[in-house]
Amino acid sequence: TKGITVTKAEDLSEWYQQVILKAEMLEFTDVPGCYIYLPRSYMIWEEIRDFFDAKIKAMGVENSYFPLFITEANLQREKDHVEGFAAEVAWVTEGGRNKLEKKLAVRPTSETAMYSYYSKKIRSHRDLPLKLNQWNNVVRWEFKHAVPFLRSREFLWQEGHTAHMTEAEAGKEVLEILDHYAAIYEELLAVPVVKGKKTVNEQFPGAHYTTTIEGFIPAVGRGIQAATSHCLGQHFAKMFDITVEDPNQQVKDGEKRDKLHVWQNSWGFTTRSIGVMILVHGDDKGLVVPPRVSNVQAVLIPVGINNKTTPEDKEHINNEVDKLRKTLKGAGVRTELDDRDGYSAGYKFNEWEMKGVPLRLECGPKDLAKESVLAVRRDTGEKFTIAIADLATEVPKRLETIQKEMLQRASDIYASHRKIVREWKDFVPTLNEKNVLLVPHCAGGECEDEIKKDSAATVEGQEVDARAPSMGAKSLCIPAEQPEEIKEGTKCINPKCSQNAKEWVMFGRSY
Ligand SMILES: O=C1CCCN[C@@H]1CCCn1cnc2cc(F)c(F)cc2c1=O
Ligand SMILES: [Mg+2]
Repeated sequence: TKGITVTKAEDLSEWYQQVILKAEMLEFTDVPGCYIYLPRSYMIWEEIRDFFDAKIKAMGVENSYFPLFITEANLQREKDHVEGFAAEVAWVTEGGRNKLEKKLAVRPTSETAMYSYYSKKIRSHRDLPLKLNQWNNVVRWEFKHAVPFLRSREFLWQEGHTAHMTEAEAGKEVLEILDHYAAIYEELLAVPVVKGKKTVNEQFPGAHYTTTIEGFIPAVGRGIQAATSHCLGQHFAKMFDITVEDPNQQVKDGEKRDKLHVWQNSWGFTTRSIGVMILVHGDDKGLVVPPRVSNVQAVLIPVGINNKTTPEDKEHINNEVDKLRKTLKGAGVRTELDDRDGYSAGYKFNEWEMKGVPLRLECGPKDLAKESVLAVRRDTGEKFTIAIADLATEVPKRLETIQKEMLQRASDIYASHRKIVREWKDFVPTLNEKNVLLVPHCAGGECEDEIKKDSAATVEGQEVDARAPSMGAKSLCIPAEQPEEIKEGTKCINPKCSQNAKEWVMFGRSY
């Protein structure tokens, strides 16, 4: 069958797999956890890349490329927490017919590939700030069930790695990057995100602190980490000996200056974002792509042509519709004309709806007679006519409206599923209603672990999607926007915890 055989609400993972295949976003391969990014999804990555690359270039970041392979010795230099990731590292052990003397890691991230160069390059404060980025692929041999775009063994990302003289300068950049990440989701993908900081439990162990943007998948009420921007502090500078001579130190001639460790950031954004967009906007007819990132923004479909239509009339319609296509292209609208023979209009409607094209423009003899086309919005199904004379101005306007309203709707849904919970008795029941929670928390790591354990239990009588084993809620972030002042003496939400609450923390089940 051409259509999707399950509804999004009844079986999200089956729905998701069918949508990405039938909308020609991605294809499976015989390499487990590795996929083909087809033009409809790869073009989204290109739009993201163009948008973000301009932003970081304006910040003085330069693109570079480091090797795909990392020696074991080099990877081990980050040993204090690489062992936590050891299970994810993919190794090359043979070259051609020869066993390698020393196996090589396929980069899972490039800190260790880059920072020995940083150590060599950075000598004086005049070498700072150093800001390099890579657009590349990385491999993480995750054992958890692979999910296309969301969790694959190889994925595309950008990884920015900067070195600064001071913590303040580094901290400023961390937040600037996070703002650009949020803008990618909100301005391009029409996906709302919550900005915040990871708790100590959830942050990258090699970081001084981790800032994050958190998405939300309404269909299952789960949070999803959307991108991260870390301040690494001086941890890596100490590991890799990245220092500058103290420019402010008063020294006598010939006296050695003290060495100061630099302050570093690293920030990454991945193709997981495409999966988030699919999950947030898709519906039971298939993909719904925001116009900003849709390879086809408007599809023109000739209608009213049947076996009674004379060849002249058919010719006339196709000529007229091709003129409309040219008009729209001239107006900068990415337009497709589907004048294929042998497919009914209805068949074509379903196909382009599956592919998520934001606007369908139907045009037949009656429309031409009225000098108008019938427009249909993919996101709402709303139908309206557009005068052919207004096409070049009206269609771009409508596409902007679609873009804005897709974000607004998704933002309203996310906001309505972010529930403030003040008492433990409400924690699991509210969680089980497909919400993420804002709770007063003590910020203690063990307390978080306890909450994760105690919230895995299902509450009697609350139907929880049997397929999704009711995993516990983990902390997603400490939202930058706190809902209200924590009143003096407010207790931590966890009844087993005797500490006072320090801040509002967003908890939820997550990907
Ligand atoms: O998350 C980012 C943004 C882009 C640059 N890297 C940082 C931290 C990455 C944290 N991380 C994440 N995953 C890893 C997986 C591994 F197999 C491994 F050896 C190391 C890591 C690892 O360091
Ligand atoms: Mg990981």
